[in-house]
Amino acid sequence: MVELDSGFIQSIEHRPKPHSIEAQNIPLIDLSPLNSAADSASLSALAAEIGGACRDWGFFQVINHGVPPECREKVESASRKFFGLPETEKKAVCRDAANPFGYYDSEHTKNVRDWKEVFDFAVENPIVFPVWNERGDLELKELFNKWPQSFPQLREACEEHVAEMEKLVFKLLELVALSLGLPEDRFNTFFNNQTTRVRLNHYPPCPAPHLALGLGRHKDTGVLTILAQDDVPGLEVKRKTDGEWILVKPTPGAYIINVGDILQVWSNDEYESVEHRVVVNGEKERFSIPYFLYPAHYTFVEPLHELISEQNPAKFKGYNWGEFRATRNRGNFKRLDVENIQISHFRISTYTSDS
Ligand SMILES: O=C(O)CCC(=O)C(=O)O
Ligand SMILES: [Fe+2]
Repeated sequence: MVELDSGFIQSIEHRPKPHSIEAQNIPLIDLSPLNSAADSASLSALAAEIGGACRDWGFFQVINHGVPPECREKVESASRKFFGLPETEKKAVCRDAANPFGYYDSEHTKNVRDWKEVFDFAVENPIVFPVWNERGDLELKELFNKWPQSFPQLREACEEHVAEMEKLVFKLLELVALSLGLPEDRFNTFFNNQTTRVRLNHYPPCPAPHLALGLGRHKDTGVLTILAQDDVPGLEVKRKTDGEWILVKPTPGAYIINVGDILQVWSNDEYESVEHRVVVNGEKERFSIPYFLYPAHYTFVEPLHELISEQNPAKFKGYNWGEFRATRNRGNFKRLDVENIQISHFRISTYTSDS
């Protein structure tokens, strides 16, 4: 990535604004009640706070989350070292059409190339997942992670990171379940044979930050995402109230949590998966590490039956998670002439009296 070729250039309406608006009010939630023997009143209050953040923003940050700072430093430093390796060593673990895991530097979001390089791995190894074969059909395959031989510390740091993220994400999921009036373990069975994935992102300094994006506008496809961003601002969230792009200012030690498409469908639109993107800058590189909580490939994603009624009918038809994600991967991998698959394609259209 030495010069800005035309594949990176965003159409005018999607280019970053010269001055980003900083969010003053993305909720910052203190999870310390989870680390002590909390009474049920403080857990309910915490669940209500998380529910409010999911409803109003689809995004929030957590502090006092119980993840040891050394663990975060270790994975962040391993990620920096990995992206600093010679091109040939990174390319040796390159992603390809048959396996979406490993290193990749030409991802497209909404058919425009992102100014970034990434390394992806799954938390279970191998995972079973559908992949497009040469005949154009989906075929179930075992997919293995690709770790760089020359840098074994990357795998070690990533595995320790995953163990911590897993503890945090299931605590959050219990609170989300409570906030929707469901039993705290309501979601647990979806994660036998989970296909959860972690990504290391590196956004190098960009020669034309006003024309390109580190990551184009998108919604996360999974259940919840936990993001570790470094101290260089870049993440922007589309504010629900007015559609403005708001910069999420880094809070030292915090993790950013966001609602994914699956949680939007499960909650029947109670919580919404919100668009976000990453702006780049001319001087500083930026690193981030999202953990995407995904269920088993065979999960049929549909509104939870407890949350639908005659007054509140299902707003989505169900879809198969593995097929949905495999279809999205195909669009990320190369430039296509069609729009990427979205949950809106599964929305049940309703007719109002004046339509
Ligand atoms: O780098 C970031 O801050 C956000 C990354 C992100 O949204 C993603 O990888 O889906
Ligand atoms: Fe994202």
